[in-house]
Amino acid sequence: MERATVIVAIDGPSGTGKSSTSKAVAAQLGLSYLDTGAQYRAITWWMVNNGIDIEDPTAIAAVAGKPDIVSGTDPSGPTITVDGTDVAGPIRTQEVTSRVSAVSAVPEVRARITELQRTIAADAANGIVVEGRDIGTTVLPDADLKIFLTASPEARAARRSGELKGADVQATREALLKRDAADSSRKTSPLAKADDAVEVDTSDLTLQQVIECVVTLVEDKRAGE
Ligand SMILES: Nc1ncnc2c1ncn2[C@@H]1O[C@H](COP(=O)(O)OP(=O)(O)O)[C@@H](O)[C@H]1O
Ligand SMILES: Nc1ccn([C@@H]2O[C@H](COP(=O)(O)OP(=O)(O)O)[C@@H](O)[C@H]2O)c(=O)n1
Repeated sequence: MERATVIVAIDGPSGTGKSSTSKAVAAQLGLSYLDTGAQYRAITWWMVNNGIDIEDPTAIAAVAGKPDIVSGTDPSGPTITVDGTDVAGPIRTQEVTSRVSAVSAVPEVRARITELQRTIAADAANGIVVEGRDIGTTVLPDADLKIFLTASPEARAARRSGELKGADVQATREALLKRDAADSSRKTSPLAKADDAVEVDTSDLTLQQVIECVVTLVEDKRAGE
């Protein structure tokens, strides 16, 4: 039987499991996958690379339309390029991570990236899992299913410092909380749970349990519950 497309929005702070969960759910259900954080990281990478003053929102706004950002949405091998250059590695550096909140707070940047995200979601033939900070509230308010992932700062810091090969857990925790505060307090589409999102606290769940929980929620939706 032909299945209708399904749009899933997964939001939450850093280290709650958005990327790993979204990728696995999309792969399991045959959906596309979009990492919107990678897009904000990519535009930040371009700003840094082009010597734009990150402290100057007017300077950022003036060039927000310049970089050509392309996302590959296959969950088994997502890609991200800027003006044809593969930036999957460079967008994860500390330099970009520490600047991304400032760049993504600029309204012109958000307008540009939001438009890209809506086009990608509309073009996904089987549906898509889109993960970020403002997907359920702003980018795709009509998503079929909205999930808001949370976890304790301790769990998130332990996960992230594990990834960064033994980085100091305390310093990682401070950096995460600082970025959460910036992302939650900005004026334009801050990090927030949509009123109709299902909140899942992943602190004491394994990744596999979170994936199963979200897959079940999608299947219930598809079954018309
Ligand atoms: N429920 C979980 N339990 C333990 N580790 C997890 C869990 N979910 C994700 N992780 C791990 O935590 C790290 C951050 O996950 P990620 O999916 O990148 O989070 P986010 O996209 O929200 O920043 C990854 O190394 C991932 O494997
Ligand atoms: N929808 C989104 C996604 C990310 N972002 C910004 O991009 C940054 C990086 O997002 P990310 O998802 O890659 O962050 P991590 O979970 O990898 O730490 C966030 O801290 C936000 O500043 C945003 O503003 N809106």
